[in-house]
Order: sequence, then C-alpha cells, then structure tokens
Amino acid sequence: MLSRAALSRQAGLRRSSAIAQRFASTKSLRDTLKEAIPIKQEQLKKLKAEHGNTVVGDVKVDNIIGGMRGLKAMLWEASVLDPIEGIRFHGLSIPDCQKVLPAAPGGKEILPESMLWLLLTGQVPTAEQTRELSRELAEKGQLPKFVEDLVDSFPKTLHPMTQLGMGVAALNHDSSFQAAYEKGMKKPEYWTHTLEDCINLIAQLPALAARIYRNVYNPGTPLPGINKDLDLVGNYSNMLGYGANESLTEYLRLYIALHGDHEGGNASAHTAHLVNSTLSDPYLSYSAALFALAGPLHGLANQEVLRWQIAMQKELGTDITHEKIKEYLWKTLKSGQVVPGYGHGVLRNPDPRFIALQEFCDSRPELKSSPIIELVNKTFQVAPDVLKEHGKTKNPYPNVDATSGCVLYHYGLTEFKYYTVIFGVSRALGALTQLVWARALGLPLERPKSMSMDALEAFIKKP
Ligand SMILES: CC(=O)SCCNC(=O)CCNC(=O)[C@H](O)C(C)(C)COP(=O)(O)OP(=O)(O)OC[C@H]1O[C@@H](n2cnc3c(N)ncnc32)[C@H](O)[C@@H]1OP(=O)(O)O
Ligand SMILES: O=C([O-])CC(=O)C(=O)O
Repeated sequence: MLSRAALSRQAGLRRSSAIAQRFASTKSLRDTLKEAIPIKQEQLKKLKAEHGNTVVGDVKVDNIIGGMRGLKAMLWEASVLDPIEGIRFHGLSIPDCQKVLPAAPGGKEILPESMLWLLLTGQVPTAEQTRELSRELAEKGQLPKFVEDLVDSFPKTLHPMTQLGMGVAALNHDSSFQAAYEKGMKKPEYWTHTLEDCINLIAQLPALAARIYRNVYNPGTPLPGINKDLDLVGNYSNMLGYGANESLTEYLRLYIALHGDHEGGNASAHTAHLVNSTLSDPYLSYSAALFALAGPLHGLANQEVLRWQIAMQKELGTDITHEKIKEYLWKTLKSGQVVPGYGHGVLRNPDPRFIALQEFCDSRPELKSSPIIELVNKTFQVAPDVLKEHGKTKNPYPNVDATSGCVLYHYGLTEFKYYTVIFGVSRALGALTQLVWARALGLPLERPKSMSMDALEAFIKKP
C-alpha cells in the first residue's frame, strides 16, 4: 500500500499534468468557449437523464430557518469552496493559479483577465491570449456619455456602492441581450448575447468605478483616458490616480483576481444568478448583486474592518499589546457587534485569500513594517482564541476582508467607503461568468419553494 505522502505526491502529479493539459491553445476566447459548451451541455444532459433522482442531501427545518446554510442547491461551474481548503477555480487552488496564470509584463501577480479566461473556459490562457483579452477590454472600456453625466450628477455623499449599482444598471441601455430578446432571439443564442454584455460590463467597470472615486474624493481633477496598451487593472489604477505606484497596482491585480469568484451561494453571486434566471439582462443582474455585496455581513465588511482597526489603533495608542487587543475584541463582542473580517458561512479555516494577501505583504519590506498591517497581523494572532472562547461563531478565523483593505490604506487609498467598489469590480468576473454558463446550459428560472411556520408545523405533525 502506498504511504499518505506517496499518495499525495501522486495526486499532486496528476493535478500538475491536468493543469498542463488545460493550457489553452491559440484560440480566441469565443472559439474556446464554443468548444467547451457542447461538452458541458452533454454532461448536463447525462446527469439529468442518469441521475436526476439521485438524493444529494436532506432538507432540515434548520436549513429552512438558517439561511439555507449547508444546502447543496445550486449549479455553479467556475469554482467550488471547500470548508477547510478554501476556494478552487476549476479545480485550481490559489497557489496553483499563482503558478500558472499569466501576470503583467514585469509583474508577478495574477492578471484578472487571465482569471476571467480560466473562470469562463476552464482553461489556462497563454500570455498572448491574456494580452488579447486585455486589449479587447481596453477597447470596450469607455462609458457612454449619458452614464458619465448620470454619475457626475450624484451627490458626493451618496455611498460609492449605491453609485456603482446605479451606474451598472444604467449601462443596460446598450444591452445586447435585451435588444436581441425584443427581436425574438431563440434560446440557443442566449449565451452569445449574455457573453457580449458580460465582456462589455467587465470592460466598463474600471472607468465607472474610477469616475465615482474621482467625483467623491478628488472632484474637479482630470480623469486619464483608457490606454489600449494597458491591462484592465493597469488602466483602473491609472484612472484612480495610483498608476505610478507599481506595488499598489500589482496588489490590485491580485486582489481583483482573488475576489473574482467564491462559488455560487455567496450573497452577491447568488443574487446575480437569481435575477438573471428571469432573463433580466446581465447589467441589471449584476447591479442587483452589487447591492447584496454592499451589506456589512458580506463585501462591505472590508470597509468595516478598516474602520474597526483604526478605531482600535486610536483607542489603544502606540504600544499595542496582544493583551490590549484581546480586551478590545471582548469590548466589541460584549457590545453586541460582530468582529468584522472574522467568521464565514462555509469556511472553517483561515481563508486562503487572506493568506495570499498576507504573503503579498510579507514580500514587501514597506508593508511588513506598516503599522496598520502589523495591527491586522497582531489581531489575527489573538482573535481566533477570543472568538473560540466567546463560543458563538462556527468559524473563528479571518476571512479575506480581515486584511484586504489594509494594503490600500498603507499606500494612501484611505477612503474606506470606496473599498467595496473595488470588490465590486472584481466579483463581476465570477458572477458574470456563471450567467454565460447558466444561459448556455439553459438553466431555468430559479424558484425555490418557501414554507410558513404553520405549514412547517403541519408537515411535522403529519403521521
Ligand atoms: C467576502 C465575505 O463576504 S466574507 C464575510 C464578511 N463578513 C464579515 O466578516 C462580518 C463578520 N462575520 C459574520 O457576521 C459571520 O461570520 C458571517 C455573516 C460571515 C457568517 O455568518 P454565519 O454563517 O451565520 O455564521 P455562524 O453560523 O458562525 O454564526 C453563529 C453565531 O456566531 C455569530 N458570529 C459569527 N461570526 C462572528 C463574528 N465575526 N463576530 C461575532 N460573532 C460572530 C453570528 O452572529 C451568530 O450569532 P447569533 O446566533 O447570535 O445570530
Ligand atoms: O462565500 C461567501 O459566502 C462570502 C465570501 O467569502 C465571498 O463571497 O467572497
């Protein structure tokens, strides 16, 4: 019998060769998808025909009243979340992706375009294919004038996430899906129009998000145009005014690639999926998703983490010991608040995205010695034990939000209320990918059955 180590080595080798086989050819994104779709359609047909009645799990009353936690009830192609290991994108872990997905010329971090290609097709793109996608996105990145005017008319005091959601909804003015539907488009064509809308939206998000930043925090300053030779984040960073900061630009690439997808059940991705299942177009679907992301138990937690850590720093002064952090954590918990950035609906270990972002900090001397990053690290050393002792949360470990904002803060992007907008630029990669797959696979309107408490009790009493 093979030892555990040998079995794990074998599994590792099998995985590396599977990764190698998944290197895409020289085909375009659309041709790669055209090849992948019939294979998946066949897989779905077979699953339905051969296993349509196979039981996957029980539905307990706890599931119904507990936010459907633990219910396996959605089809989601691009990623799967393991409670211990964390996320895998088409089977690739974060370290796998960091090894195989192309980076920017001269950079090291994953280019979000290469993550998008992987999520959409299940294949690892070449550097050349990634560059082509970057160029396409840059060419399509300009906002229509009326959306610029709309965003410019918002009061500066309107939360940046509200502005983003409204801007994205307004972009549906030019939806290819909606226009084709009005002309009587047939079901097999749904995915192609969905894809065009999704690519256009991903392309336009940086200009929209940067405009919101400029209007709210630097009104009256000029906004640079889109440079066709830059990648998506290169342009975003440039438009935000941080283009000269290569470290921050690289961090944004990693951040946006890693936040792209987290399987289907998270509130933002699930919202996009639900809304799009009504054949609402991708812009409206993603706009709805952004308003789910804007909640403090979900994406907005990254804003809340910084606010909480800064308040802690202010209260505890310069000599911040583990003991003082412990007291501050108890004070937060006793006041009935959650510790932002800790806990998770599925994960039961430190989030590997948190680890990857911490490793980024460890790789740069200026970040290693940054007071805010030191504070996040020290909090990580104390918080899990405090949360275990508190005894409520099923997962006392940090999620990605526990650290994602601190690098932005260190490099001078200190406006916390903007942070979830960056998350919103990222989550489009995965949420929109699934819309393409849902339409290519002909998935139906999502409509679970709900029950009242009276109906549940009557069901329980039934002999
Ligand atoms: C990108 C992301 O969306 S990652 C998540 C970002 N959100 C946060 O960081 C906010 C803080 N964390 C939380 O509120 C939660 O852990 C969530 C929302 C992420 C997950 O919620 P759940 O799956 O319901 O967590 P769980 O089953 O562990 O909750 C059990 C109890 O522990 C509490 N709990 C969970 N996490 C925390 C926390 N970080 N601090 C204090 N209490 C917590 C819950 O509020 C709940 O209390 P209740 O029984 O009084 O209602
Ligand atoms: O998976 C979840 O429920 C929340 C999360 O971490 C994400 O959406 O990135």
